[in-house]
Amino acid sequence: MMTADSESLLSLGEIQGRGRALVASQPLKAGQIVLKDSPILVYSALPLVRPQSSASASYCDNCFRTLSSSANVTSCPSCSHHHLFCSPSCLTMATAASHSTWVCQALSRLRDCPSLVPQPLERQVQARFLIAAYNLALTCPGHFQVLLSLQGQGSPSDAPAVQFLHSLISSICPPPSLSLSIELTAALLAKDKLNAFGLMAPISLQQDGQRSVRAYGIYPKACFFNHDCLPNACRFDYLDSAPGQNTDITVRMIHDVPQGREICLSYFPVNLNYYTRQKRLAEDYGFTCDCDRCKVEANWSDNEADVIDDNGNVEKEEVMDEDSDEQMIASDTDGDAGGVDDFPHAYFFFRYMCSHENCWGTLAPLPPSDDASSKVLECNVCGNLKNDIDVC
Ligand SMILES: C[S@@+](CC[C@H](N)C(=O)[O-])C[C@H]1O[C@@H](n2cnc3c(N)ncnc32)[C@H](O)[C@@H]1O
Repeated sequence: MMTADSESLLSLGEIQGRGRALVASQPLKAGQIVLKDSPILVYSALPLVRPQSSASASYCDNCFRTLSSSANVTSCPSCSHHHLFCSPSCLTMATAASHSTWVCQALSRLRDCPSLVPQPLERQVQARFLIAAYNLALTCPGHFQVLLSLQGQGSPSDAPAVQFLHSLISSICPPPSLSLSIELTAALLAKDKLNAFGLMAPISLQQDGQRSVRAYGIYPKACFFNHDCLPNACRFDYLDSAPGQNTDITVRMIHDVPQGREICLSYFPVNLNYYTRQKRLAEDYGFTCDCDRCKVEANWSDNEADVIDDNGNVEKEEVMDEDSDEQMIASDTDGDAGGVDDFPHAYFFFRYMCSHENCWGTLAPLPPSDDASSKVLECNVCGNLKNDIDVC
């Protein structure tokens, strides 16, 4: 049953086999902003233990904006160069919340912990997440309850990471007045895995045109978007925009959709092939995708094309190739192929996939003005702006 939110363009509902879902509560236009969401939790994507030779982070540890040379950069009085802030007010905000005395001590102890040093980046970032999540329980219990209400239960394959991180934190930096259990640690890590959005370092800083993830955020409304391999909306972030809302994410429609249609994002770049998409969705998100695109591509011949790497190992090919394009066009012209509806399959790639080399971002029109759709499309990865082309 749908629970309509009259002030919103989207309603939260429950769809069998997909859990909670966001559905258009009125017809939506290409480029229309359907959601702006502020995070309940943001944490750095940098390794916790960094080589001594590496420079300190170049962004503010509170707002995650780039530290410019003209900024009034201030460091944490306790952990000095490890945590920098773009202004005294960001330091004040951080010490009251995300960089409380306990967080500062916990991160310092973890950095000095010999067993964390050899751990992969993923484990170190998970440690950062757990410290941020336990701190949320202490500083903002309401937001912690929201975090606990998100999808994610933990699975046996995550057990070694859960065990390692739980023992580490319980022994060297237990949060005050919070009883830790391994079940809580497992649930939190599962919620992070299923629901965190990566916030990208600003485009202007990337010499090679590639953007890396600077931080991860948990968003209380955006976490309800389900996945589709041909999404009808995509999300944008602008970390270096004016402070205050720079960690907000914006979700814009890629094309028009009618009332009642589910609004979906793609959880990864749209160029991945069927096999790779299904593998990622099963391993990382615990479901099998049966979207219209998957129904068509399940029958393609090159889904499990093998690639021999430089070491002679056989790997699965990850991205779609030119043959895939041809099969896609064939599928689209075949009226019965896999239940493709009124939004043709090949057309999506032609019109809405960024053509910049190795970008694979998704394009959405800029917001419409005076009800007229914009003819300019923006890439949500490299920021490239492209003039729309009329396709009949
Ligand atoms: C970020 S949450 C999305 C909201 C979620 N449905 C809920 O009830 O909170 C991601 C989870 O939603 C479910 N999901 C997302 N897309 C799906 C799809 N296309 N088909 C089935 N389940 C999906 C999976 O359980 C996935 O791990």
